[in-house]
Amino acid sequence: MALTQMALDSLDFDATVALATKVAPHVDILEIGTPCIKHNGIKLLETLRAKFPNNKILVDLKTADAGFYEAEPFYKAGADICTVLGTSDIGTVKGVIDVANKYGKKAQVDLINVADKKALTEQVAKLGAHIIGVHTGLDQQAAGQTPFADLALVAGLKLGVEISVAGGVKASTAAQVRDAGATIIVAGAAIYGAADPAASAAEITAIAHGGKSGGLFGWLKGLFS
Ligand SMILES: O=C(CO)[C@H](O)[C@H](O)COP(=O)(O)O
Repeated sequence: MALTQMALDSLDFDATVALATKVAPHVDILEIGTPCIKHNGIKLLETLRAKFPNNKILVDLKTADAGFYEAEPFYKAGADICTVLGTSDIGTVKGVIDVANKYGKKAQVDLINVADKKALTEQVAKLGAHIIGVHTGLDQQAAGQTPFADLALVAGLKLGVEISVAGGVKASTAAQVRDAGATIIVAGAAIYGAADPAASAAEITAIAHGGKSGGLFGWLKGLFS
């Protein structure tokens, strides 16, 4: 069993709210993606928080410095999870963990571009990170990379922290990600690029919550996607 997270990666405020409205009933967590939060700011978080009280909200700040100071307004405005780059100074990571704890929320450490993922994961888990983000970014996906090997490495450490996985996950790979130890399955393009985003979100959530990989139809679709 894993939770699902839909990454809202548009720059357009109204289009983001409209897509969230379609998808929110079918996912556990709404993610305001990094370009989206940079472009639209905290007002978008406030809008989504008010409209979707039943979803958790992750703000993908990818904080690189001033962890406590940068993340605090977002927790105050209703974020449940904020992200901090694992490549940043350990004091920055600690700042986001500390402010998450202050508000009873969670901090996620993003492993994107971290060279020694094992060492960093062990270090930040000890520091109290709530979620480890195994993440193959959009530019890395364009170069053909996937998150599966990193997921196996992090899950194999058995540190008892939540593990989020992002990087081109779709219905045909969601069961693999779930069974490899992810507790949060992130999907962006697979949902917003689908002809029917709500149906795509529902399909991925059914798999994340323990269903089979979409049955024969899902398997056939996976072959051609
Ligand atoms: O954080 C991100 C990019 O940095 C994306 O939101 C994340 O990778 C999920 O999107 P997709 O499923 O399209 O890879």
